[in-house]
Amino acid sequence: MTIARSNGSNGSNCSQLPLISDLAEAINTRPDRNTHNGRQPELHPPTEDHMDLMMDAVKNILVGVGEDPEREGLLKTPYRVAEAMKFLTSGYNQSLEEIVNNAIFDEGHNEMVLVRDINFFSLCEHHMLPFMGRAHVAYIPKQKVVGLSKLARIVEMYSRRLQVQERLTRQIAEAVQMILEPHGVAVVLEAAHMCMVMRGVQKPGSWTVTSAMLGVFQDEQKTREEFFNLIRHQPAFF
Ligand SMILES: Nc1nc2c(ncn2[C@@H]2O[C@H](COP(=O)(O)OP(=O)(O)OP(=O)(O)O)[C@@H](O)[C@H]2O)c(=O)[nH]1
Ligand SMILES: [Zn+2]
Repeated sequence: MTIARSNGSNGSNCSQLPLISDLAEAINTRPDRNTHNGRQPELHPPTEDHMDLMMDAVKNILVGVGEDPEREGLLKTPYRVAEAMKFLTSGYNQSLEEIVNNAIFDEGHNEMVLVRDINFFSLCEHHMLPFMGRAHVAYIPKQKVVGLSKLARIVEMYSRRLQVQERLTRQIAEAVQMILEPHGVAVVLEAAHMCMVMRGVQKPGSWTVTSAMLGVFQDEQKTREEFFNLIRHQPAFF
């Protein structure tokens, strides 16, 4: 059993994983991805044209809320917001292959590996308002393990997109399944949605919990319970 808490450190780059590009391609082109007609969206950094479009949109919003986009305090706001949106959706410009970077090790380890309390920030696709919380990602290896930071990077890549929490949870689980082909994968996300807190139904303090269980975590209640026990309690040393 291995348990780690997220610290965002860099994983080293060791053994090669044959076919990882094929696997990444497969996950990136899954028909259930949030794409038009199941096709992969264009993955490229926003161009200057995109920046202009976003800045114009922000200016229009400022006018729409009754503000004067020409007043001094707001002059740079369209640029700042466009830059912020680029960052908050930067996961569209990453691929699984790039972030895993072949950091897959043949350790012969077959016990559960869990990285818990990976914080994440995402944007709900309905209101483009933040939802944030923490992710717990576990798998039971079939010999191969992945650099621990890569689990956090996978959470990061999929959360920096427009999302719904259920899809984000499933995409993380399927990515781990795809790169390692382990005995099973378990992912739990606990999040607060600003669209439910700051507006709409206005319920501060509400949390949404979603899970995705693959392989033995789905098939074996005992394995599932072990995972839930491990994420339930705060470790004594924190
Ligand atoms: N299932 C799911 N729903 C979400 C998520 N993020 C936001 N929503 C919901 O998306 C729904 C959109 O509902 P609509 O009735 O179309 O929009 P709305 O009038 O703004 O809804 P209210 O938020 O109830 O005011 C709301 O119920 C949100 O709570 C998510 O990650 N998963
Ligand atoms: Zn929302």
